[in-house]
Amino acid sequence: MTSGNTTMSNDTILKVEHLSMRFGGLMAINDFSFEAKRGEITALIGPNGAGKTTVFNCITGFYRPTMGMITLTQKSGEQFLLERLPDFEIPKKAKVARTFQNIRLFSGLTVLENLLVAQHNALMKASGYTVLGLLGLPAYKKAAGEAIEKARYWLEKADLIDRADDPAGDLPYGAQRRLEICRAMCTGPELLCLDEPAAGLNPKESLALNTLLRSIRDEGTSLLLIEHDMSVVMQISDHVVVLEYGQKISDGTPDHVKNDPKVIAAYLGVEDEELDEVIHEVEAIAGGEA
Ligand SMILES: Nc1ncnc2c1ncn2[C@@H]1O[C@H](COP(=O)(O)OP(=O)(O)OP(=O)(O)O)[C@@H](O)[C@H]1O
Repeated sequence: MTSGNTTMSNDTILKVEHLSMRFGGLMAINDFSFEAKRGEITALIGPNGAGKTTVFNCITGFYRPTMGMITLTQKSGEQFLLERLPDFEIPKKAKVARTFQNIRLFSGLTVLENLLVAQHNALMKASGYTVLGLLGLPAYKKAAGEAIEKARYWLEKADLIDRADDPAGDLPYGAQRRLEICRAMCTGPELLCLDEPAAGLNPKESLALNTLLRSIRDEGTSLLLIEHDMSVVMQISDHVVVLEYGQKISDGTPDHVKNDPKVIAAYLGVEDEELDEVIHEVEAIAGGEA
């Protein structure tokens, strides 16, 4: 299989096999494998320094893995080996979009302009890459109309439509996070990778984020997220994969993972003899949220 091959479609959108990443003497990721299913929210969790961001950076082309294979299968069945694609082709060809831990909006541009900039490539293609095309081609006018429609659609979904003409930098923090997600959605991804989307959000903003992420999933885009906020992970994920010291220690439903003693020990950093007590606490919290 090579990048761009067409094969039968299946329900696995992302398959990571035997991924390893070495930084000098440090093996940050060591023989890590997992799958993300199409139409699901998959969360990658683990203690600080476990290797989550490194895995994300390998998937999204920021790092070239030391070893391993990362296969993205689109709805059409077309497959891409992400570790072989140049980073700029991962969003364009493989249709994998991402957001970062720190917000990267154009704060001086309006909310709407941020979403139009995200669609710049499609607009330039429609212009035929000429000034005349920009000024007069019907294809460009049509594409420009569609870009505005797409932006409006995602602003409605994210409850940001009333702020469309305000500078992005004026939005509250939680709204900026949702705008970043809208911007990624405007590129038409099949897989959306989110790096700690709930970091720094208050409970109300967290709820709005959950609603947006669920609606993205329900419309057919698969999500992969790194998240430290366990209430977000447990409420919205269909599937959770847990890393510790660059290796997978658990993989399953949120219920399976939250009751897995290895996860509790690793994630909360408790000693073996304290495990029973912690399991009861976790169950009590989960019961309270239900
Ligand atoms: N570019 C790099 N060069 C050297 N070491 C790195 C680099 N990137 C990550 N590491 C190391 O790899 C390990 C995994 O880091 P990574 O950032 O992937 O963990 P993480 O699970 O995302 O952590 P956190 O939850 O704190 O963001 C850490 O020991 C980190 O110091």
